[in-house]
Amino acid sequence: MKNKDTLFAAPVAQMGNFSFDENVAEVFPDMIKRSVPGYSNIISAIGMITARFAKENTRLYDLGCSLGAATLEMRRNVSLAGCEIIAVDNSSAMVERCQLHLDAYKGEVPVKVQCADICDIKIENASLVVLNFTLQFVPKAERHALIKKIYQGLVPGGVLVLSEKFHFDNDVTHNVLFELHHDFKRANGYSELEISQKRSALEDVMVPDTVEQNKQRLQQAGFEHVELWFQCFNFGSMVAIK
Ligand SMILES: C[S@@+](CC[C@H](N)C(=O)[O-])C[C@H]1O[C@@H](n2cnc3c(N)ncnc32)[C@H](O)[C@@H]1O
Ligand SMILES: O=C(O)C(=O)C[C@]1(C(=O)O)C=C[C@@H](O)C=C1
Repeated sequence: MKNKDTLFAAPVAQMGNFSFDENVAEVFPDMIKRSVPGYSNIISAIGMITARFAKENTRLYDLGCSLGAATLEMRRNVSLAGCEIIAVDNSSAMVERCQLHLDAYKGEVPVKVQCADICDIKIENASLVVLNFTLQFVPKAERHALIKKIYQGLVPGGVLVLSEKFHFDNDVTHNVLFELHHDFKRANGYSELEISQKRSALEDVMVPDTVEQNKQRLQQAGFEHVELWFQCFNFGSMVAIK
């Protein structure tokens, strides 16, 4: 198969931190599909949510866009006048390839791809903001300010889609759901070595919160209407409506 993820297949002598570099960008579509249960369902649903929530003369943001899977789905589902999609990622390897993917297909709505830290950008006049498995990589101390900025940048009735890996307070269910995720990876062809090496590479880089912590943060930022709309094992997606 073209661009199969084998990054952790051979023993790594000195495990560094996971980063979204050229090597990861090259295999990313295969990696995320085989690693995140429900990923394709969530991408399709982002299209449906876009069709329902996008408003004329507003912006739609995809924060931590990687190769633009969500961006493309958003663009396929909006043709309203005056809409603009802003796709942001701080990995230049991702942003360069995202631009190529977007150029390969035609769309009615313009897309601006930006290489920037999502904690530093302005969010304005947004009817939809997508954080699809991105917040978990933002330092914990910066998450509240980012969610607050998104809330303030949304128009009334605007929506944030927040997909994350979750941690659970109950040790028993936490362990079961984590093991089921590993079963999912095994079923998708990852070896024990690949699973354990990737887990240590991600340890200090990706720090999941519980569903409740995410809900509380959204509510503290001002969102009144917050719901988990999808969950598969320890991965899920929420909507927060202004
Ligand atoms: C798991 S991937 C997101 C997948 C993508 N949203 C999708 O649906 O295919 C996380 C992405 O977030 C980006 N990222 C992490 N922290 C970021 C930050 N502070 N600013 C911008 N991008 C960030 C990474 O470079 C990476 O491409
Ligand atoms: O938790 C894991 O084992 C993962 O591989 C998850 C995850 C993610 O949720 O973003 C981590 C890094 C890659 O971007 C793809 C998937």
